Amino acid sequence: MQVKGGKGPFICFVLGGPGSGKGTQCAKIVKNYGLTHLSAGELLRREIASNSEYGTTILNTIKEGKIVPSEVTVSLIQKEMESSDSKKFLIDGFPRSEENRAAFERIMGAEPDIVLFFDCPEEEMVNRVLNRNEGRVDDNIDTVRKRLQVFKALNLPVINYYARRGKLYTINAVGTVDEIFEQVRAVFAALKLVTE
Ligand SMILES: Nc1ncnc2c1ncn2[C@@H]1O[C@H](COP(=O)(O)OP(=O)(O)OP(=O)(O)O)[C@@H](O)[C@H]1O
Ligand SMILES: Nc1ccn([C@@H]2O[C@H](COP(=O)(O)O)[C@@H](O)[C@H]2O)c(=O)n1
Repeated sequence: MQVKGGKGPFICFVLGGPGSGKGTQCAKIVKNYGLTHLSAGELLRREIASNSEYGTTILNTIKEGKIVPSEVTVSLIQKEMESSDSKKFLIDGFPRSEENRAAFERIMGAEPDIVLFFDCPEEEMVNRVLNRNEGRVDDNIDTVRKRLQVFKALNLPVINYYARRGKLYTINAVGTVDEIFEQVRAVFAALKLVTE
C-alpha cells in the first residue's frame, strides 16, 4: 500500500451513527485493500464475553448506549495494534468522543491519517439497527434512541474536528452496499491507497 512517508502505521478511523454501515463497509475495505480491521465495539463485546474485570461496567454502558471510559477502549486497541505486524489499521467506531480522541493521541502518540464518515439519515439508521438480528443487547429502540443522542452530542464534534484538520472524507451512506463502497474506493484511489 502506498501511504504516508512517516514511521508509524497508516491509521484510518471509521465513524458514523449506529447502523450507518461502518462494519459492512469495513469488511469490503479489508477484502479490497488488506487493512487490519479493529472494531472498538467488537473489542468491548469480546471483553464482556471473556468475563474480564471491566465486563460488567462495559455491558451496562453499552446497554445504556453510553461511552465506555476511554482508557479501557484505548488499551484494548493498543493491545491489538501492538500485537499485530500490520502497517495499516482500520479502526471502526472510534473515537466516539473528544475524550476518546485525546486518550488515543496521548496513549498511542498517534493520529489518524484519514477519517471516513458514513453519513446516514436517522430513520435509515434506526431501521437498519432494528433489522440487524444479531442478538445485540443494544439493538432495541430505547438504546438506539440513546445512541443517536450520544452520537450527536459527542461524536459529531469529533467528526467536525477532523473536517477542520482536512482529514475527513464523508461518504453518503444511503444506497446499496456496493454503491456506497464505490465512494470509498474513490477516496482510496484519490489518496493512492492501492492494493499491494
Ligand atoms: N447500504 C445498506 N443498505 C441496507 N442495509 C445495510 C446497508 N449497509 C449495512 N446494512 C445493514 O444494516 C445493519 C447495520 O450495518 P452495520 O452493522 O454495518 O452498521 P454499523 O455502522 O457498523 O453499526 P453499529 O455502529 O451499530 O455497530 C446490518 O444489518 C447491515 O447488514
Ligand atoms: N469507542 C467506542 C465504541 C463503542 N462503544 C460502546 O459500544 C457500543 C457499540 O459500539 P459499535 O461500534 O459496535 O456500534 C456503543 O454504543 C458504546 O456503548 C464505546 O463506548 N466506545
